[in-house]
Amino acid sequence: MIPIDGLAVLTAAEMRSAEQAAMIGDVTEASLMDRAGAAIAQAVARLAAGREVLVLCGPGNNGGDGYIAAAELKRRGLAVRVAASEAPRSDDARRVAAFWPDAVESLERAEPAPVLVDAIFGTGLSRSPSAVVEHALARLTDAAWLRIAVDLPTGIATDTGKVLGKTPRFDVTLALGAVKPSHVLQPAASLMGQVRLLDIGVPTKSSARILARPILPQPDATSHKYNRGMVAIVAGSMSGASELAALATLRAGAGYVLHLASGDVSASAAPHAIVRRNYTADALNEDRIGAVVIGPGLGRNDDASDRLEAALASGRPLVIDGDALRLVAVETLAAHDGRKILTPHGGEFTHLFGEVTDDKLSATRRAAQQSGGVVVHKGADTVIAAPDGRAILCPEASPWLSTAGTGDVLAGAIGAMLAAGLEPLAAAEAGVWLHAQAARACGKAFIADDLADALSAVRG
Ligand SMILES: NC(=O)C1=CN([C@@H]2O[C@H](COP(=O)(O)OP(=O)(O)OC[C@H]3O[C@@H](n4cnc5c(N)ncnc54)[C@H](OP(=O)(O)O)[C@@H]3O)[C@@H](O)[C@H]2O)[C@H](O)CC1
Ligand SMILES: [K+]
Repeated sequence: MIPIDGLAVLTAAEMRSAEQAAMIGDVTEASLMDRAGAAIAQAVARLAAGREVLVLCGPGNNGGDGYIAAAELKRRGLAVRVAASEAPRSDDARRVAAFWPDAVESLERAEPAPVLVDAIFGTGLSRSPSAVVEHALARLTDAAWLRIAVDLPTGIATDTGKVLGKTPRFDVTLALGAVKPSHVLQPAASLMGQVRLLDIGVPTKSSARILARPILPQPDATSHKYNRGMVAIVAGSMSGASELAALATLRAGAGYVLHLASGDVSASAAPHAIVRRNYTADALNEDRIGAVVIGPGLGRNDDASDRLEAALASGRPLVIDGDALRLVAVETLAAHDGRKILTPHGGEFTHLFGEVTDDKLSATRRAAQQSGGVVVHKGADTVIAAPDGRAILCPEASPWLSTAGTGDVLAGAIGAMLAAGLEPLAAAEAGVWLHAQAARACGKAFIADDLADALSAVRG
């Protein structure tokens, strides 16, 4: 059972191609299923810790995995029963169903067991499961002490994060061969519990992967405040949001943060480490600025539009967030040839790029390609995509991030990484990773100020 950080993410079709490519020499579909079944049995045996196991098998190869695992668990001496929704239909499932030496119970009438293993449908699900299957699955998972899904819980579309029927909640999902988009995309991911990979020896390659611990820029003996990363935060009508972004930028490791606002630019405001100056378009032309963050608290008036225009014209690497995403047009972004990272939440994404009609991974990749920037499409399932198609899927860090100001903190953290010299995709990943770690460190009911402060401790 391998933690999924940094692993390749494959769609159902990509997984099928990877399986085909792996079938050379004595590796066949049947031997892959045998490996999958053995790996599942080993994982379930560890998790069940001697408790009785009920394996639910469907008609395809997901069910096939279930039959082999059940036979192996029985061979290991565990109390195991098998219930099926229907007879096996695929050749491989028929072959391995014969390994199960006992009677197969009917799914509708099966009695519950403390450990429930769902091998009804996996990546081959093409429509909602029948009401009979859904009802039995709900009844048996409700009564179980531990719920384990094989590859994917029954009822989940592999590539989109969509839940096609009424899928119950699982405690553990054992991804076979590779992580699939729905292991991270919502709402599916929220039903899976802990997701772990079972390696079945299929080499996987993909331009999409799971968020991983980044290599963060570190200061050394040659460092000074400017080469550590100088970040300009362009403020607007709500300076609380831009102040939060500025604080996060410093806490994420920037050497110098310039907060550019209008009106009362009080030098005595805390934290004193933020350098506060009056906004002028000229201030953005300072050569040492490594990144400009624009959007948190910017407002949407004429002043805000002028500042956005100046930021785009400055030639500095940009983090474009919040209100700036409401003011800018995709065509303007496409015509701008500098480095840029856009950080829309769902509403801002729809405003800029239109409704997501297929899935978040595909839509974010398209948005990155259209805008020419790295897009950080935020949410419980943040997806980061680069114009060249590389993508990073981020499992939910903490539901407590759903509070005002956390987006400003993220924009600041990403700005710090960009100014430190990371390329935009790496800067976005590092910022999202730091933000997630800080959220975990903060526990529950934290506020965005706590989150910004926590960045220092998790910076590593
Ligand atoms: N990752 C790997 O390398 C390996 C994965 N394995 C396992 O194989 C499954 C995928 O197997 P597959 O047979 O393609 O798919 P499923 O078992 O999920 O189900 C397909 C069958 O179910 C039918 N179907 C689909 N949706 C429904 C529905 N709503 N109701 C009833 N029946 C449905 C489908 O037939 P249709 O033509 O009617 O669509 C199929 O008969 C993967 O998840 C892994 O568990 C292998 O072990 C090898 C290695
Ligand atoms: K399943």
